[in-house]
Amino acid sequence: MQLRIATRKSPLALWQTEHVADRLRAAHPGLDVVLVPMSTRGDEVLDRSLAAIGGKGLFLKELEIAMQRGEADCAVHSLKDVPMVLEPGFAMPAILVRADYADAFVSNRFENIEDLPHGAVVGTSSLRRQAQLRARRPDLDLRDLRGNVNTRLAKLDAGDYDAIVLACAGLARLGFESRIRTRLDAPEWLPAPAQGAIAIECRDDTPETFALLAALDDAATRECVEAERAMNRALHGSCHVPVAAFARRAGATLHLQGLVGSAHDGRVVRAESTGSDREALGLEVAQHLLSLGARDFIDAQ
Ligand SMILES: NCc1[nH]cc(CCC(=O)O)c1CC(=O)O
Repeated sequence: MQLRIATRKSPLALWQTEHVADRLRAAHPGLDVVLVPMSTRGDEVLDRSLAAIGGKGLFLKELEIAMQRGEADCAVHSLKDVPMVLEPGFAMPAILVRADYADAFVSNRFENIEDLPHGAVVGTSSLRRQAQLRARRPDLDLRDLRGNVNTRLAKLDAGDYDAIVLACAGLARLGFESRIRTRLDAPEWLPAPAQGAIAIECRDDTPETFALLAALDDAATRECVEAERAMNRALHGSCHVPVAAFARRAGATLHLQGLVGSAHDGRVVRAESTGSDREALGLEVAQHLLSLGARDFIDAQ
């Protein structure tokens, strides 16, 4: 059997898909795995923030069309870029073991956010990162930064920014771990829901493919990221709204931390709880955030 994996063409997407292909070949000796690279609208429109052009689904649409047309059997995504509800007709048979979930402070001149001079220029297009930066340092000059990881590092090195914020996992996977000056870690700083996790999507009418892919599923990762995604879904979060979440196992239960903020003025509300049911825990933390006024931020975006 041949398994065709649809993938975006960015260096990070190709790394992640080759990683999945290697894991599948190891799990199923003799399986012929090939990549089907393609471009997506999310990769092509770089002059505006994702929020301005319609959100996360822009990184999936073309890959899902290829699966619907029978041109690919599955697709590999960064789970943080996957909408909270999959399109009808699709399933997610595997979420791989999570890599580093944290964000990274990257700079050639400063060690961390606190070291930045007044009014320093910091690059990120993520409203979630902007909200947390503004909450800590309302004086900073926050500017959009689009493009793949390599492009963003090049813009920093060209002197366009004093610092940039991006995901540790993306940097580490591409061999740029040494560029990380400070890990921005929980609880002071929360990542995007499911940041650091790689997901595999396939059609929901291909049980043989589903079973092959499910061999790579990591239950512990799935439990945490599904709590984070359940919270975001309950908030009706989208890339228009700065929502951050992080769940970790605490003994027999899950501990979920959540945040909703405003990229405009840096106001943030936080909530956390523990529980054993990922969906109920996500809903509980979302409802607590809403009771603290998160709806104001969500409607204001
Ligand atoms: N669309 C950006 C994106 N999607 C996933 C990652 C990082 C890798 C991951 O979360 O698994 C990144 C780069 C970044 O946020 O710096």
